[in-house]
Amino acid sequence: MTDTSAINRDFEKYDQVRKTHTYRLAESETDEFDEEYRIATLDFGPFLHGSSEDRAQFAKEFAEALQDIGFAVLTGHGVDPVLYDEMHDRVAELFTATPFGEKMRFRARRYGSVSQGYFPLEETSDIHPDLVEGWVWCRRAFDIPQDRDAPFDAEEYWPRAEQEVQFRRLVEAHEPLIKPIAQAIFQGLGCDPDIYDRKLTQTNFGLRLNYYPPMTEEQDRSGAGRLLGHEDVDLFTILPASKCDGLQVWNHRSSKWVRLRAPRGSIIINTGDYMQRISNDRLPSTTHRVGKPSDGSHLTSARTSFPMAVYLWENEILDVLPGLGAPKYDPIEAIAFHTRSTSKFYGDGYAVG
Ligand SMILES: O=C(O)CCC(=O)C(=O)O
Ligand SMILES: [Fe+2]
Repeated sequence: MTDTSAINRDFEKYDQVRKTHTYRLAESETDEFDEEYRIATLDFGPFLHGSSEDRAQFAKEFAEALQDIGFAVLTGHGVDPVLYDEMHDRVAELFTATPFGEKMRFRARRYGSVSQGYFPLEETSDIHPDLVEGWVWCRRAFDIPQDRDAPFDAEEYWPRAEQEVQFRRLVEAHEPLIKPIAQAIFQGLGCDPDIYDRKLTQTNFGLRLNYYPPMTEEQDRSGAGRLLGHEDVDLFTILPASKCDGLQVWNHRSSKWVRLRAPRGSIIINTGDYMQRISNDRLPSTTHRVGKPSDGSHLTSARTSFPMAVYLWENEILDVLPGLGAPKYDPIEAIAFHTRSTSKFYGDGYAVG
């Protein structure tokens, strides 16, 4: 485990897309904040239900926002905000009511590309001691349509079978948004909107639950952040707005951090490494992290979040999309791309292929 002054450049050999900026993994006194930048908030309704002109207009604005900073906030997506309120409570309950020994029975290990299972406090990655507990499940851990070698058995993945039912609601609410989000991005880039429809049918994903416990005074002084600066490895992430602020996004233009505050019920979309690769660097895989909330509530309150990272199945090929210029990258199998990138967090032995 490295210290709290480590920088991203210490780990650049793992990157499978071009990243040229330098940042400290943890928050630092010397960090600068960009108070002016406003991350776009867009109504997804016109794309989901509107005319072809509405769709084109949304796609243009969405792709512009993502090209600018890699993040956008969506309203009008149709998911009931009450579901998100309930999920905040379910996440807190899962982490606080499950005994530690029971959590450790599900300690994260590689399933295909995804490191799935429980991550104890300070062990989200090998490279930085973050003050978060995490739990990840990929598609295999849910009783939803997919090709399987053996019948579904919830006990393989969950402390209690009813937890699969609870969190499946979130996955089922988000799955219908995956193709429209991808279609809007591709249309906005001037590509065939449906180019990934087959690959995204019953695609793999990682639902990650984050539980950031209240910090002790000592943790507060230690310099450790809630979640280190990182880029998501995926195509894009669907992140429902958290009840507690703290999410910070790197602005490549100003080399400053932007505090992202999204309204209740909205979802934050950010592009990841897979998308930067296939878009030939048109869309950035943007650095983000979770720091202390501005109201100081980290000393008394927990924070929860539940991002869903959209992946491709292991054997799909990531290839630069046609029409986006001379490819800067060779085609690569998703599992090699994914595990080489994330061996930054899980150790060199994680990489496959
Ligand atoms: O907790 C958050 O708001 C963001 C979490 C995140 O970036 C992640 O889990 O990859
Ligand atoms: Fe992330």
